[in-house]
Amino acid sequence: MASIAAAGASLSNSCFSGPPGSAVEPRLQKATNVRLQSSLWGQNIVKCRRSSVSTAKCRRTTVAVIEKNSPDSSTSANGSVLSSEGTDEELASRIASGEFTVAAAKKKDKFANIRQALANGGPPGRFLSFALANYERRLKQESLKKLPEAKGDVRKIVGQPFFVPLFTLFRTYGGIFRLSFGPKSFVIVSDPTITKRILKDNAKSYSKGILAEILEFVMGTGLIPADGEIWRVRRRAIVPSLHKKFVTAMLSLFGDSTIRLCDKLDTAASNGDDVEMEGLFSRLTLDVIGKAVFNYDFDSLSNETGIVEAVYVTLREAEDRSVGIFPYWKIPILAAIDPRQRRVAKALKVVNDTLDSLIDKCKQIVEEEDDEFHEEYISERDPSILHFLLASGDEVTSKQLRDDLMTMLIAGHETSAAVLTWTFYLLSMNPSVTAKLQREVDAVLGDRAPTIDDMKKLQYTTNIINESMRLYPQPPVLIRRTMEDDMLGPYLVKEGEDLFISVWNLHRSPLLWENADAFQPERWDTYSAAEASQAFRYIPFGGGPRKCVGDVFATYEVVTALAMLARRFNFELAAGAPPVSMTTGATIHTTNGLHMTVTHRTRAPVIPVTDVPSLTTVDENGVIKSYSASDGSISVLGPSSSGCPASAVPQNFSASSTLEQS
Ligand code: HEM
Repeated sequence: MASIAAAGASLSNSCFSGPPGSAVEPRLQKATNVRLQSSLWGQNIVKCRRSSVSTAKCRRTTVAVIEKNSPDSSTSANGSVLSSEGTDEELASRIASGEFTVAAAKKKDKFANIRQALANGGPPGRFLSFALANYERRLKQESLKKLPEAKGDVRKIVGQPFFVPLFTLFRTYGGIFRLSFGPKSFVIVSDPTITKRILKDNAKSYSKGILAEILEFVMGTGLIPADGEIWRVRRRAIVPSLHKKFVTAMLSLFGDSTIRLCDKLDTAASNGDDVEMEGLFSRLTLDVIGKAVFNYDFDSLSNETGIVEAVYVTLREAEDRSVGIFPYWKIPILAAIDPRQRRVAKALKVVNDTLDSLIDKCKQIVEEEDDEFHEEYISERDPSILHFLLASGDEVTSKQLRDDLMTMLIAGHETSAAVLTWTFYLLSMNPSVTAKLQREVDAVLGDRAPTIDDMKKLQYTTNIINESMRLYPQPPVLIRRTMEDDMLGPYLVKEGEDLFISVWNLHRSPLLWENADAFQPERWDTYSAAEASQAFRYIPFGGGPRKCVGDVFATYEVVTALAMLARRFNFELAAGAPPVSMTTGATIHTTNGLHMTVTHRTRAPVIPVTDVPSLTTVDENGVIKSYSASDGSISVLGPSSSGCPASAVPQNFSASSTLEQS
């Protein structure tokens, strides 16, 4: 109890601040000092509320603005998709009208007039005024312990990605507040210090709560939903399987799978067909995770039926249940009569049967082989996680093993696909970032697939992925339930409360990030992702004991795909395609897909007809001369380094377009 109180006391001074150099991006510290000092809990809430109205208005940017935006402009660059236009404005005005109430704020100056009157009434009056002020102070301390509370109409949150209005409410109510819909309420956390307490320092007091209930039908007691002893035992068994040698071996899988995608894009580019990249990324990462986890080739880039279809039906259902308001699946009669539920049950059976047979087959192989098991064991014939687990002598039931495989299939599939999708979207809005990426990839890789040594060299490519996961975290919220009372900041949060940690809010908080909404991969040149993760202001893979087990695997996977695709193709948003907007699932999806035009980078550069080319020549003495066709002037640029005489190069061929041709 004492330690909880002490933690609460230290947290109450911090809110967004924290010690210098911890939670706040170093160069931000000075700029945000004033704001950071004013804690967002308690009495400052009123201030925040006022400012948030204008903030919300200023922030009216949507993904639908893509078409209006010029590439690389600061509003578009960021792919700033805080909300859909009308909704944000409406929410802001509802906040302004006081529909969302804060008990603490309301009580604030209840006695001010009486106190003033008493103070004018001579010494006895002044004494009474002093006593009243003390009473008021006590009241305020009491009210500080009560979480700021936002009450809302659930219909306002339905129909748009739910994490979007949470951002506006965060700017109003601060790093922790309660959001109530009728009898149901959630605690919303957007503060790094409180996040650290929940995910790391006091992780044992939190379970996966509703997430476990929702995912039970597909993941059973797999690692993501599991809690307590089951989680401890399974985590201890699974983490060693993703050892360094395994991840290194996976690089060739990432490369081979990306080549298959390249082949598909080659055809589209040659035919001039647009492609829907979100669907293709989903298939790429399904193929990768199937091979990596249980050595199964879905070959989903060319195969759409059977097991692949069953996997997608199951995944969609898991996503729909994650965001559904009404738990329709709990009604037994529906499972029997609802065609959709019957389809899901049938698909789940196909997937489960496939996994069971893969487990049986692998068991047989492991029994027959006499490889010696060691820490970095990897079977050349089958380097999968399943093979490692069985060879390790992991004493586990087939059902638990299936739950774990299914969990990894889902955890490692849509997440990586979503990261690639939003990365390509952001790049399409930022041609200068794309050009820099292509320069790095050309220099480091050329036309080969990356090796483990290349991973360190692909620094800018990795920065792009880090920045993409900051702006579009997958998933955008983490779900927890308190298993016992806990102090979060100055607030007592009771056992059984459902909490949403908004990764979206943490990653886009203007109090924590300079140009929070801007897509700036360069920010990671000087500030490492590891450092930011330690401060719990950047948690794309979660944090604490339940941090993602596949973080390195996934980073290498998406870096490989990005590097190889950017080397070979140019991508642009397809003309006339629907605007890109967000939809919530377990990860952030696009509403209508990411339609892109793909062209080979090796195509001849297009010379604009309006631009009259100049000509550069090297004469017989090796002197370079430039002739301007527009004004006829000639300038001598210096001796040729090659000494190659009498060549002519149109000036429009810049260094980069020369590279394109090579
Ligand atoms: C870019 C891709 C990925 C992202 C963004 C991501 C993100 C996350 C996050 C945020 C968590 C923490 C969830 C929480 O605390 O509630 C998590 C957990 C997990 N992830 Fe990933 N993940 C990715 C790829 C993968 C891959 C490839 C695998 C498997 C090879 C994987 C397996 C898992 C598992 C098993 C857990 C649960 C760990 C536990 O509870 O002990 N993830 N992931």
